[in-house]
Amino acid sequence: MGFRAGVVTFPGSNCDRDMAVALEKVSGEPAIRIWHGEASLPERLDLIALPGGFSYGDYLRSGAMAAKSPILRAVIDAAERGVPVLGVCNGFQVLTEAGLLPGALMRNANQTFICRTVPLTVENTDSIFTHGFEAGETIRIPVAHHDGNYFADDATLDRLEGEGRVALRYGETCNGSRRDIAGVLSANGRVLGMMPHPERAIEPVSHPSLGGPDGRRFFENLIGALASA
Ligand SMILES: NC(=O)CC[C@H](N)C(=O)O
Repeated sequence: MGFRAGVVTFPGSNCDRDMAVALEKVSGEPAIRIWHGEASLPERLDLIALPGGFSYGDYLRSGAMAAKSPILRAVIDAAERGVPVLGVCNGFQVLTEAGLLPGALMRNANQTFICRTVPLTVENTDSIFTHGFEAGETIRIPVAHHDGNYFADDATLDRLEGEGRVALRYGETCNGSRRDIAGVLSANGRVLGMMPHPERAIEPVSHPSLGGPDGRRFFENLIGALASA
């Protein structure tokens, strides 16, 4: 049985197709598209991806309404059973709003939309998402968001760092995130929320906010870990 990834689309998602293309190019298997109004997930998913975009127009708070959508109940149940979940950008916001990851993504400190490729330090190399990178390695992945300013209180941040759950950190000043956190893992390491967009860096095009090889490496690592599990 081939690799089965599901990509959820909410009204206002705009990176769902890119996510599906990235998963398809790297895995060689079709991604399964899932509409937000569905109450259940397709069977036997190896990965659930919550893509970037502006779900429900970012009304109320980015990700807040998507976190209450019918499909999220099923995503939360699946995550609690250990099904891997990747949330990118708006998907990260949905994961925090849904309580699958701690903290919140607030308005960028400089009050502007930031759209550029940033250096990231890989902090954790033990997870299914990060195992193929070197600890402390710098990779380059694009960001594109206005609400990427990660906040959690000191006790939560200390716990996340102590448990190795800070997966990625910005390597330069970006959006005001506490401790420069760009990606956070769940306690079981099978849910990752990250603001940078690996699906925008799967081809070696040269553009300030698009392209590069490191997103492809990210998906190769992830799919490799899941396919061999
Ligand atoms: N690219 C995205 O997913 C953007 C997420 C969200 N709408 C924001 O701007 O913060």
